[in-house]
Amino acid sequence: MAFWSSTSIFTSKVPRKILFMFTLSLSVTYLFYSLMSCYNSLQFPLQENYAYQGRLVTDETTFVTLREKLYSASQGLTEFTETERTTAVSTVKDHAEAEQRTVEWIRTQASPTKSAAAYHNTAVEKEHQEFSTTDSELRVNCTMDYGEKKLPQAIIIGVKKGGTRALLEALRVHPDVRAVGNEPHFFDRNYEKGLDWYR
Ligand SMILES: Nc1ncnc2c1ncn2[C@@H]1O[C@H](COP(=O)(O)OS(=O)(=O)O)[C@@H](OP(=O)(O)O)[C@H]1O
Repeated sequence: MAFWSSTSIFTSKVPRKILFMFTLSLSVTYLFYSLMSCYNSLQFPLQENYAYQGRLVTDETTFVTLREKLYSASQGLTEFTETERTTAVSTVKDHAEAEQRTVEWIRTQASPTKSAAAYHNTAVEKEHQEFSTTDSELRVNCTMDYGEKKLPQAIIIGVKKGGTRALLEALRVHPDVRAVGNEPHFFDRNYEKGLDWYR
């Protein structure tokens, strides 16, 4: 009875040992998790930013980060070994060749005869000349702060809920693509505002 009394519980030898072991195991566990979190933050500093700095993770920032990552990955080819570089370069070449073959195949499917293809190309070129922005027009629309304001080189057209947003975001990932933040809805909602607004 006396063994479990409030005074003797801290003085008797057995509970003191148990208390010591308990405190020690708690300290060791705490130390272990502290070291683990330190290791993780060193290994994944980017995720750390998002998780702990309260940074607003919007679609925009996510895709911009992804794009930067992809871009730096392609820039970082120089840091690879010779074999890795050769493999990477040949993969890029393979992709380019496959893309070229696909484009040619689509062209031949779309215009089966050579004359039709030539006619198609001439028509496209003419259309391009008519609708593309000239250098003088561009100079008028240049500002020091925002760079050149150009008409788009590609437009995504789609019905509502047709997945246009997904396509836009997927294209935005490419380092050479500069896409608008939100869908501008020029042709269906803002047409009367004119091309100056659209640029
Ligand atoms: N690949 C693929 N497959 C199936 N569904 C897809 C795909 N990409 C986008 N989506 C769905 O398309 C919906 C958004 O389309 P939009 O971006 O055109 O929407 S909007 O009209 O511009 O608001 C949206 O559907 P809801 O979630 O029902 O709104 C997306 O989930």
